[in-house]
Amino acid sequence: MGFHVCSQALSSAPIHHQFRYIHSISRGVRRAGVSNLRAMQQEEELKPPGRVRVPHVLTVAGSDSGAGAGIQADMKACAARGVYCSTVVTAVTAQNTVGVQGVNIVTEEFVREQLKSVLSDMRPDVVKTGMLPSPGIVKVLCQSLKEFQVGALVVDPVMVSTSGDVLAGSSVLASFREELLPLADIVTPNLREASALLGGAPLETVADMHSAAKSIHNIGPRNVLVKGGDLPSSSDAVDVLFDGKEFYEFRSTRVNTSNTHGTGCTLASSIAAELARGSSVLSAIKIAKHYVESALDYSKDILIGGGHQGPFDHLMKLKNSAPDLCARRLFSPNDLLLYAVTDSRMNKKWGRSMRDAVKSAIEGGATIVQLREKDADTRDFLEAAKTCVEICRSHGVPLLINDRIDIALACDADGVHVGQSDMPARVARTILGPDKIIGVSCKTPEQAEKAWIDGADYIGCGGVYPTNTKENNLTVGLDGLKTVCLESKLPVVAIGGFGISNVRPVMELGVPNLKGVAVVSALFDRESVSTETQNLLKVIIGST
Ligand SMILES: Nc1ncnc2c1ncn2[C@@H]1O[C@H](COP(=O)(O)OP(=O)(O)O)[C@@H](O)[C@H]1O
Ligand SMILES: Cc1ncc(COP(=O)(O)O)c(N)n1
Ligand SMILES: [Mg+2]
Repeated sequence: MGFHVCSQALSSAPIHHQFRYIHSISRGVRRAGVSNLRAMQQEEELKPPGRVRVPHVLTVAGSDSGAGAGIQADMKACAARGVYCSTVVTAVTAQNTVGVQGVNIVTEEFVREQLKSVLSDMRPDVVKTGMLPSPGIVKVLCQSLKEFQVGALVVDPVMVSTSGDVLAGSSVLASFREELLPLADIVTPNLREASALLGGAPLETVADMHSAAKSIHNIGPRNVLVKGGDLPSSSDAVDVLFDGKEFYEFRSTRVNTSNTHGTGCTLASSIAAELARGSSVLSAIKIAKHYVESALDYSKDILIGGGHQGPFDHLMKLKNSAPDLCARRLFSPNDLLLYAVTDSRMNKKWGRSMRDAVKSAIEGGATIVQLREKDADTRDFLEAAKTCVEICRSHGVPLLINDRIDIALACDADGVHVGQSDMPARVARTILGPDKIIGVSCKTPEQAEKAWIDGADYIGCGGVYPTNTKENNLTVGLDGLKTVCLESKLPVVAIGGFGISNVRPVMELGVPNLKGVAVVSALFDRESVSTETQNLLKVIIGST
């Protein structure tokens, strides 16, 4: 995103200004700023030891049943930015991707009650406003803001939805101009709202946005950001800020998508969230705009609803679980049946790449693959792992990475396998989230119990037979394997020294938890990986 300052270079804000923005913008709502500061200091002193205060935005806005805009967008935007968001609902709308089908305005008395509940107890750092459907509600809000001082006020003067439906009629215009805007630290009108605030002249160019920002500034807000998402002639998405002295243009690439429902609400809440975290106004806008651009870009091809204006994904996660986009499926213990573990030294010995090794194992029928690379450079490993993920995914075979959580995340592997001295499974689970597969090497029932408690999906038990792929590795034997399997709450894959000649007794142990065997040398220290895999699979299936 380009961020350029029109007239003069930005001098960096003083440290105290950046540190706690809300203490230094004492105007409007915070006219009585000194007592506000004292109250905050007192509050800080009263804070119980060991507890931390978290940044907090209160949004005063309307509910959107489609959850793309309004209160729902505000909460998601704040959550995505790591800021707590409380809510005062001013109206409930029946709304979807086609338009607004109905509006039910909350009574002034009940808006007042909600404001009192939140402001008197929870002390938000910043208040952000969205849909304020009646002059009476604007009045109640302004009274509450004067009664309970807050650090900053962000006003998104919502009037018309992107679909063209009226959310606040012209009757609120006078209240905006006379009561609310003079209290605002920043107001964020879109083109139509800027035009309405100024009596109706259309805005068609960036130059028009500059003069509109200046005129709206005369109404009283400290900063005016005129948003150009709907500027017809512009290939960039340009927003213009006027702070009373300078103009600033914030530009980002215009994302080619119809999923733009709620961009305005999201931008304003993200600005509020950054202010609550202590940013200056300029940094807050820059971060918020970059965030909106990223979320739009991530969501450009998602499909929710049949109308013209779809919502976007504030948390940038929805595609993880979209079956159309990835062939990844939930882990099943049956995946462990023939578990191929690659070995860099063997690949080198036989002159094959990791990719070719994995491809052949899958062709031979391997049901899950683990990349175990102890020597490769991180960069080479990552590149090879990405290719292997593609191959595995196209065959519906899960791919795990041994030990390297960073590589697993970077190549979007299906999970990791960790040993007893690697990253603890509990930490791996926190880092990787609930959807990735985690396996843990265990030799004892105690270790198996710990793996279960830590949130692993399966355990690998071994070495069952002696092997030359691991030095000084204690073998547990068939008895040790059986003991662990009987105690384990997780499915078990046996590992260590398996080949065609000795796999049958393992499969015939007859313990339900034992779901398969993991093999290294018997597949990869051979001339033809696919043939060996095929032959081994026949024996395994024959004995189950
Ligand atoms: N297609 C797009 N690509 C990138 N940014 C966009 C796009 N549409 C809107 N924006 C940005 O989203 C924010 C909200 O702008 P806008 O859509 O004009 O407001 P509103 O939703 O209130 O009508 C602005 O920062 C704008 O530049
Ligand atoms: C309840 C509510 N509040 C605000 C908007 C503005 O949405 P947009 O950002 O798409 O203009 C909306 N459509 N609904
Ligand atoms: Mg919009």
